[in-house]
Amino acid sequence: AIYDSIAGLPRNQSFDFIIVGGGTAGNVVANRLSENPNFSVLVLEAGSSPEGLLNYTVPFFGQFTHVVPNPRDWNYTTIPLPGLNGRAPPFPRGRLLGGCSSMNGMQYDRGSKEDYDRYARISGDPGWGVNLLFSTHSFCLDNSLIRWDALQPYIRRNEHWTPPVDNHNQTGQFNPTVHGFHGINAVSLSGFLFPIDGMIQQVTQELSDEFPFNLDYNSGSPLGVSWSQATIKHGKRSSSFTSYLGPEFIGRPNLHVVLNTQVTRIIQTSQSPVTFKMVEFAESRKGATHLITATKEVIISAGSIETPKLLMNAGIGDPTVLSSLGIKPRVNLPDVGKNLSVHTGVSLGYFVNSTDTFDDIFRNLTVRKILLDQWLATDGGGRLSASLSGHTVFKRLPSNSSVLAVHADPAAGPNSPHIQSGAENGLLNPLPEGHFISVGATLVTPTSRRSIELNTTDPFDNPLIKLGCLSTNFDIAAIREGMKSALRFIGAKAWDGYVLGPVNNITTATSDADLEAYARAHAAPNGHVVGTATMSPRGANYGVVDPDLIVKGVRHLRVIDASVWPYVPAGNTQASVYILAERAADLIKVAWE
Ligand SMILES: Cc1cc2nc3c(=O)[nH]c(=O)nc-3n(C[C@H](O)[C@H](O)[C@H](O)COP(=O)(O)OP(=O)(O)OC[C@H]3O[C@@H](n4cnc5c(N)ncnc54)[C@H](O)[C@@H]3O)c2cc1C
Repeated sequence: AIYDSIAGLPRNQSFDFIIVGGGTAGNVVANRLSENPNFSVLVLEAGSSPEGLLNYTVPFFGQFTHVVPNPRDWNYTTIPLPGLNGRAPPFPRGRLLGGCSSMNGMQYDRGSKEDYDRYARISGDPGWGVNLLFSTHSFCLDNSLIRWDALQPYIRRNEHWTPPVDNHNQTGQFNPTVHGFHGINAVSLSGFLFPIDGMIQQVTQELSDEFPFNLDYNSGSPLGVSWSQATIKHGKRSSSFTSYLGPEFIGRPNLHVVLNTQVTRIIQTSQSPVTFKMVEFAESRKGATHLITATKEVIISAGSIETPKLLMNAGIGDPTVLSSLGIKPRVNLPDVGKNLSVHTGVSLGYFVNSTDTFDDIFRNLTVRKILLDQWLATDGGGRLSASLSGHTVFKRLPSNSSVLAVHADPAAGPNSPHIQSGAENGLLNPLPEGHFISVGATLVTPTSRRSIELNTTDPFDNPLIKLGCLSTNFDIAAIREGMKSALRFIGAKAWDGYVLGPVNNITTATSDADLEAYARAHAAPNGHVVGTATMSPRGANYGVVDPDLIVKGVRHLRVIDASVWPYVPAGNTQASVYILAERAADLIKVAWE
């Protein structure tokens, strides 16, 4: 059941597993653990439910959920970012049931096979849970042991491939052999064919060397131009809330989800062995605090920003830093909050010779209402059934690129992209007058690393969010090359007569210095942030969790969310989090069943 507050929870009940955060990962774990009727599961979620709210249901309206401040968001602002000219962009993150999966852009891409192979290599665990005693970063595994193939069952358990709402013929738009048709979370092609989709397909023929068509970016080899896939079910958002806590699951008598309840501290329950099985929680800063102890495990699934905050407030982190804040150090793990890695993207606008664009939806309430009426009348149909982009481009810097001549290649392997891009029915900020589309360049192999740090020890205060965005020479050089590639894409003849000219005076004649200046002035971090509680080999003296995701040196405390990935995958992160959580739930079952 789902309770709006702690008052609804049945009294005197004990729970085997307490999950902190009913977000993307947390709800997967809650679902899988409660499959076992002998396990009782409690999820504590700080935010409320998005049930029935159009902005969290109508795919296109997801754009409006990113406007902060908003009561279903954590309303973070980053600290001024040196790589972005000292700007401090707002940094939206879902504070609601389903977490970021309830408000994200819904793009579903898994990253490359090589991303997962790298996770296996650097965690020293080909199977996350085959407890191999590797202790160095440089240890290389035999290729045959590597993870992408072994992760396929978890990918398929997550994914429920769903026909697009307009039921268009999907032949040639995806590869069914790489998808799951019986999983829990809906994934589909866009339910709406965009006017620009045909021109993008033409670009793949005209400039096939640089922008070849790739039938399916989720095959493990994402390079090229593919039709985009999204977590959308018949024109409605599919989140970890609507799927993993769907009606067929939420009635389980052993599954309890409490909303509007923030875990304020994780509490040590034994010194030897070091054990953390208790959580403190409250409904508001001034509300009463309560304590509850798990009989088996506490699982932190609070996401890449709040998870390190919870760990540090529990005394798990760098002892010097914790002491300086007045927190008693309990577990010496200096990497808590460090190693933060995030994608950074920049958009270029192009005026077009058409009124059939999406910009009016943002500025014209009448247009919005007509489309919403259509969506309601068709139960999820029409333009609002889609997110922004029909296609996605994944691109490597060329092997002879001057950037790779002077910088080590940070990609997970030779078949992994550095840049994600494509033409979108865009959203530019500020919104220009007129009709436009946008092309973008997002750096998906950032080398910048920064951190989450405590600002105060009040659990209701936001932490200091320090993002690396474009603060290394590689990152700025790579995004500049990504912008040039985007300019070549939009310069194709396929756009003749449609694209009128740039919104921001950026053209192929723009100098490197001016491209860099534009990126620093306009780029922004996106929500793909990982690394603040990284996994490392068992026994390693760095990292935060072991490959089975148990906090190092601690019993009964696991972290299962995006924070454990040591590198950000070369693609949007939600699919990787679903995969991670599916596998992690299995590890827990194996440990306790
Ligand atoms: C604006 C935006 C757009 C994005 N677009 C895409 C996209 O198109 N495609 C894609 O693949 N990825 C996208 N992402 C990224 C993706 O959604 C995330 O990487 C992923 O959902 C993170 O999952 P998680 O489980 O780690 O954290 P979350 O989903 O954030 O879950 C954490 C949950 O824990 C709760 N919580 C935190 N602290 C506490 C506490 N102390 N007590 C109780 N509850 C707590 C939070 O409220 C939240 O519900 C986007 C992210 C954002 C922010």
